[in-house]
Amino acid sequence: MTKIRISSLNKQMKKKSLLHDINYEFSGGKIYGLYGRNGSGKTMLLRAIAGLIMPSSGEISIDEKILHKDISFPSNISVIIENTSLLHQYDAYTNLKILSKIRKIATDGDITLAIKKVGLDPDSKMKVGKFSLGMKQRLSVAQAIFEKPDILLLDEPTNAIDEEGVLQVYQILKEEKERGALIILTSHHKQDLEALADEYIKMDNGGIVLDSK
Ligand SMILES: Nc1ncnc2c1ncn2[C@@H]1O[C@H](COP(=O)(O)OP(=O)(O)OP(=O)(O)O)[C@@H](O)[C@H]1O
Repeated sequence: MTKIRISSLNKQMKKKSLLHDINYEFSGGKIYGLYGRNGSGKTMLLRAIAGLIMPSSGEISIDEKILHKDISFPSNISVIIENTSLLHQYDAYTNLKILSKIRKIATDGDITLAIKKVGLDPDSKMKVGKFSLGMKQRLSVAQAIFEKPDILLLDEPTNAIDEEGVLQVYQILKEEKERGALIILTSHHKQDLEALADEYIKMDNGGIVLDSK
């Protein structure tokens, strides 16, 4: 099972401390709920784990490999942070098909199944540019899971999705966890995470302030 270990992680930008002395261990087969108010550092922590920002001090290791030292990026990771990379000129199926050609992990069946799971139609020719915000977010979830990643980092993955869709996404994430994926998702509200999270992590001022395992 995948393991992520964060040790004494600090990130400063323009003399401001954005992440402060973070120590935590994450394991596969679990869902971690990261919550806290606006600007508390949730997205920044996900960015650091995804290898998108360089720590000022401390380190992050993934399966004993240190980020930016042993590896540049975690392998087999899916990340949904803010604007995801959907291609607006193509339909849902084509979006995933193009990505599948890069890593050659997923089959056409995996693509169709992932699109169906999020409640979209894999046969629809509607361009993603015409999708509502919620439909785009649903497709982002399909994009995140269709290659069966070991690590899923999701920044507020359901904030634009309707009630029925949110339940579908919860179900998908439970299945991903059962498969052994390590899932970290953020929300402003702890209650949003109660249906899903095995562990809650509260952030404030760039640090972890409460750890209720
Ligand atoms: N590129 C940057 N340079 C400097 N400071 C930044 C940069 N990006 C974000 N910040 C600051 O880092 C802090 C943490 O931001 P972050 O986006 O991680 O918060 P968050 O907990 O995800 O908030 P929200 O709930 O609003 O999404 C904020 O104070 C923000 O202003």
